[in-house]
Amino acid sequence: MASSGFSWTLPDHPKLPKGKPVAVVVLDGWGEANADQYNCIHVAQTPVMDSLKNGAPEKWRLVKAHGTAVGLPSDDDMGNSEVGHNALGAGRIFAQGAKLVDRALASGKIYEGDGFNYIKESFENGTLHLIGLLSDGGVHSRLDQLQLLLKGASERGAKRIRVHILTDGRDVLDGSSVGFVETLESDLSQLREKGIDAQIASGGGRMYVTMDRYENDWDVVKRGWDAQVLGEAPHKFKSALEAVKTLRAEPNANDQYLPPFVIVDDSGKAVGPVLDGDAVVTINFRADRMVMLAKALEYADFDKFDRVRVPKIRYVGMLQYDGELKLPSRYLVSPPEIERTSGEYLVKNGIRTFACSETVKFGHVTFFWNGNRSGYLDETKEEYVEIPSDSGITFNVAPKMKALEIAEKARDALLSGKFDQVRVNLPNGDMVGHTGDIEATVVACKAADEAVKIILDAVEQVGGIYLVTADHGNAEDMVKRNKAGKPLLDKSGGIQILTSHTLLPVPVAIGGPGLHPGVKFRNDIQTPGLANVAATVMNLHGFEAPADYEPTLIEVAHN
Ligand SMILES: O=C(O)[C@@H](CO)OP(=O)(O)O
Ligand SMILES: [Mn+2]
Ligand SMILES: [Mn+2]
Repeated sequence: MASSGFSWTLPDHPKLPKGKPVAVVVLDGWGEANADQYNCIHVAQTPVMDSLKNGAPEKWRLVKAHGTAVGLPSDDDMGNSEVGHNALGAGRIFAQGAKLVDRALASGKIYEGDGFNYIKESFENGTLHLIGLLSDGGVHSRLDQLQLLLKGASERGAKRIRVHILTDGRDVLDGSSVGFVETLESDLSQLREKGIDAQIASGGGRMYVTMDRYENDWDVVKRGWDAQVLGEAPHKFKSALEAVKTLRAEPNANDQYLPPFVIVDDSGKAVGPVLDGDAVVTINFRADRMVMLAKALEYADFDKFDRVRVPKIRYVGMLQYDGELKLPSRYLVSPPEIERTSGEYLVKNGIRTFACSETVKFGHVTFFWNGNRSGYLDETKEEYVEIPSDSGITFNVAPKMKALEIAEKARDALLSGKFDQVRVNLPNGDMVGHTGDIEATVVACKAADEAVKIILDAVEQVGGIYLVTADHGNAEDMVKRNKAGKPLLDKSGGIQILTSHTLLPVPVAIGGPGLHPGVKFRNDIQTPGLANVAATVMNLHGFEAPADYEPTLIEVAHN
């Protein structure tokens, strides 16, 4: 890039000063919806967020957080943390994993790359294992991509295929696992008619089996390893359909938390453990909840749990999940190249940065923020603090989570005078929203609002600036609706609880004593999205954003 005159130096903003501490607060899963009883943010006491909205209309606005505005394939795609924080941090819209996989499948390029050629070497004598989330949620994976990959691999020589499913109920309705398993079973039976030995081999609910993140609870990954690789699980069934139906009949059963199971043959033997010479594909395109399994599958040195048996396999990820660790080393589709993030520019321009969340969201304000890159950008200028999350519980049991602790860390970081940017993620609206527990989600939203207050009070004390936003919606709408917006009922007449994210916009609010009095939101940007926030934050630090960043949301009136 040197030859094109590239420079990391950001130009000074013509009007905005440097040296004001900036607090960047991301409320996870906090969208804007009409006020009704299923809008937990509306039901909850949220005086601080209310005052930002009602107190200064020229400093509060909505931005898009879903669909093409964050690099997803279509505007029917709900937002999510990965694409949301990528956009917030990178300031540009990158075609994201879901879209890149769609393209590679549609063009057939996925079958021409090094990754596919590598696993193909196992097709003659080994089994092809596909492990991942089974739903059409489009947040971590998509059923149609799995279907295309099954078809494509079998047409290209895979003779024996085993699918290890993780049931969802988080990005899709609880109970929908049964239908997804039926669809997959029917696809696999069609492959069997063509002479391919294809079966579901194991399964479990995504939050209890395999899909932990940021090393919150390695037991989750171990449960998956035992079922998928070793072929061992407490529950054994003859078919996956029987498995999900039986396990769902247990009291309080829930797709997200189904226990691990393996499918066995007539003699009681697991039909699909992973053996030497096999190929394994983790089919999720999203990184955070696949990194831990990728480590277990790829690393020779590994001490997080006893793997018991480590088969010699050819392993590829749907994507490479961690650009810094180069993990996994082989993959089917190249990930988006999210470079020159705002974090990198700002540290290179002297901005000392503090980032904090609790474990379940820690990587959101570090790893995702920095373009799916783990570790520090510049250790001398940054401090990242992770507050341990509760593990082994569903967050409706403790809906306040660690919001207070996160806010206190942010407050202390601001008051210390050691940082120019203090960035946090407050997880409550999202993590509790995903449980589908409306009452608990109301408590969660109140707790997040109280945390915002602590941070804004500290901003006030140090004469700083705040920017409060969210990565996508969740807690603002907890019911599945028809096209006209009316709540849908289930067979027994109850409402259908929406555990997923939404397609709704999210707020951006700015303020604080350090904010130049002439600053207000522009109204010449028609449909801004999360990617417009990075340039805005750079301005608040007194810099102009790079020319290829999405435009800033603010302007400075003459006065
Ligand atoms: O929990 C997760 O993995 C997703 C939902 O699938 O939520 P978020 O994008 O907010 O992390
Ligand atoms: Mn999120
Ligand atoms: Mn979420």
